[in-house]
Amino acid sequence: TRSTRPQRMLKAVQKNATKGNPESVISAIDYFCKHSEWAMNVGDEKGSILDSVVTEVNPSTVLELGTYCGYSTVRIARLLSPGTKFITLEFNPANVTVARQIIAHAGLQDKVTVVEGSSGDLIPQMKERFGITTFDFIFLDHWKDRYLPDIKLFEECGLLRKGSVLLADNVICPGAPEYLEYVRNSPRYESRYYPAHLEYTTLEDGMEKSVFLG
Ligand SMILES: O=C(NCCCOCn1ccc2cnccc21)c1cc(-c2ccc(F)cc2)cc(O)c1O
Ligand SMILES: [Mg+2]
Repeated sequence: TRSTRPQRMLKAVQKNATKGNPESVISAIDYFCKHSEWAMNVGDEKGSILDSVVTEVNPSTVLELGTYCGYSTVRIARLLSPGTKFITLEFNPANVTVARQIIAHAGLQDKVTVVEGSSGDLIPQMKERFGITTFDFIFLDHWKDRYLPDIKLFEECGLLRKGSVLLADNVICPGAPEYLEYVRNSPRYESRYYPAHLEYTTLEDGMEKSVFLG
């Protein structure tokens, strides 16, 4: 039967990227998406914004919602200090399989735990299952209509501390209007918008960085 796009992306990484070299994995995926098939990785332009925020925060605990094929997972993991706890959630088991292989090709498999499941189920389990008290950095890149309920879940579960940073992808395209309205109007967050473009296109998109004020 016909292969899937994530499987074809994995093949491109295995063919064109050097094992143990995260930069070459990132480049191979971006090349595949620009010249072969578009895919919903955060991409190089928004990826640079992600890099700069991760570097600035230098987090000890990280959560990514939306692994997909592991592109942003590799971008984040390559910047983390040794001993950082990094968890990434993916809903689609086929994507989990591909992502684990792409992360392994980059040599970053010991830096991150890929967990299959939905945010609504797994966020309340973070403390007991993964020994997390609070997250220093959270990257939201999953179902756009889950951004708002999940940030409220983080608050309810006591998973944010003064200074926790949330970075949300796609706040323009596909869009997360209710989430934007919440973080921009809540006195409990300091929010900033980073304009960019939808990965591998000229369409408008952007990322929202929100700092929890406690
Ligand atoms: O839809 C997108 N991402 C989400 C995937 C499913 O995520 C499901 N999922 C992953 C963990 C997880 C945990 N809990 C629940 C659901 C959970 C997404 C979509 C586009 C896009 C933009 C324009 C288009 F014309 C078409 C698509 C771009 C992006 O950058 C995206 O990130
Ligand atoms: Mg995205």
